[in-house]
Amino acid sequence: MKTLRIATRKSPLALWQSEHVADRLRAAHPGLTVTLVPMSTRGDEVLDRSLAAIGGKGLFLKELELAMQRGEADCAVHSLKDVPMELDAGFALPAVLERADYADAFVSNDHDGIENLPPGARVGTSSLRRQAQLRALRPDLQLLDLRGNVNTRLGKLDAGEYDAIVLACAGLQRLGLDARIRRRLDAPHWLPAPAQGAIAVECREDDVATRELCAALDHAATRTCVEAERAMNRSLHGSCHVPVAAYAWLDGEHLRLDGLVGSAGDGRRVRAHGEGRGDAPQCLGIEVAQKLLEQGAGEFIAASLLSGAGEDD
Ligand SMILES: NCc1[nH]cc(CCC(=O)O)c1CC(=O)O
Repeated sequence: MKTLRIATRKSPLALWQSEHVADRLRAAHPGLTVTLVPMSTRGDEVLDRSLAAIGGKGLFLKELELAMQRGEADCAVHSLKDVPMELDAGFALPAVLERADYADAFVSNDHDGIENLPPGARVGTSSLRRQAQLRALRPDLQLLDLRGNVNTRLGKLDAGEYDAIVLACAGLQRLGLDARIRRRLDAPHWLPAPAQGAIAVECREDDVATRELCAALDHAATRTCVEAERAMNRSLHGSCHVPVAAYAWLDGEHLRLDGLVGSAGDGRRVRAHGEGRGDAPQCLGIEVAQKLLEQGAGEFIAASLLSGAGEDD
């Protein structure tokens, strides 16, 4: 193969991530031509309704997958945290790139941390996971929906619609907006979405040539960690519509995983931790999920699925 075509969404973050993968592929395979195929997805176009109402986050992937099936693109680049726990049949993730900053960011023009917000302050985030953790720390806050791409969200903050918002550090850093990070919300006190900060490449399962080219970008330690986080989320029936957080890290061969399930409504939450060998990340994920369920996580998951709220993690 002489040319590899990457299907990509058109948001600035998606384009940055696709350009980054393209550069890495060119470096790994001298002589390979890599091009981008920018596409609109229904998830990007429908901004006025909740994602859950129109079919969930999978919508961002669907159009890119159809392009691969039609032979218009060879692979697609995603933020792994936006990729459904069960990949669509016939597709594979041949590369998970080395994780960037996994943490969430507290962003505000007037305040430098959650604890310093005035009583009843307005905080924007549509993520149930972020809402649940905010509620737990500050039951008095007014939590308001906030959708759109990173620049749109910052624009609404700057326009005064919120006193603060929460975004992923990785997205801000990729767009050169590091200066907007007032505080990193760090583990173990605040947990990110499963696989936050990791970029994945998707292609057709039967496209061996593309799989081999992309595999050069795979980062084994990151894959181990995100497999534990995603296995935990999967066995909790997690999607982006439930308030589930997870962070795994490797210490040599030793894998550790922190998990959290919360209630966006009242800030109740359960936490669990597990440790195991790095060669069995999925077992560790399932074990931590089990511990969370034993502490009553099922109630929070059922409640959030019934409410149909939440999105955008
Ligand atoms: N939900 C949108 C999304 N998907 C991935 C990122 C950030 C980049 C990453 O986590 O790799 C973001 C923005 C955000 O949550 O602030």
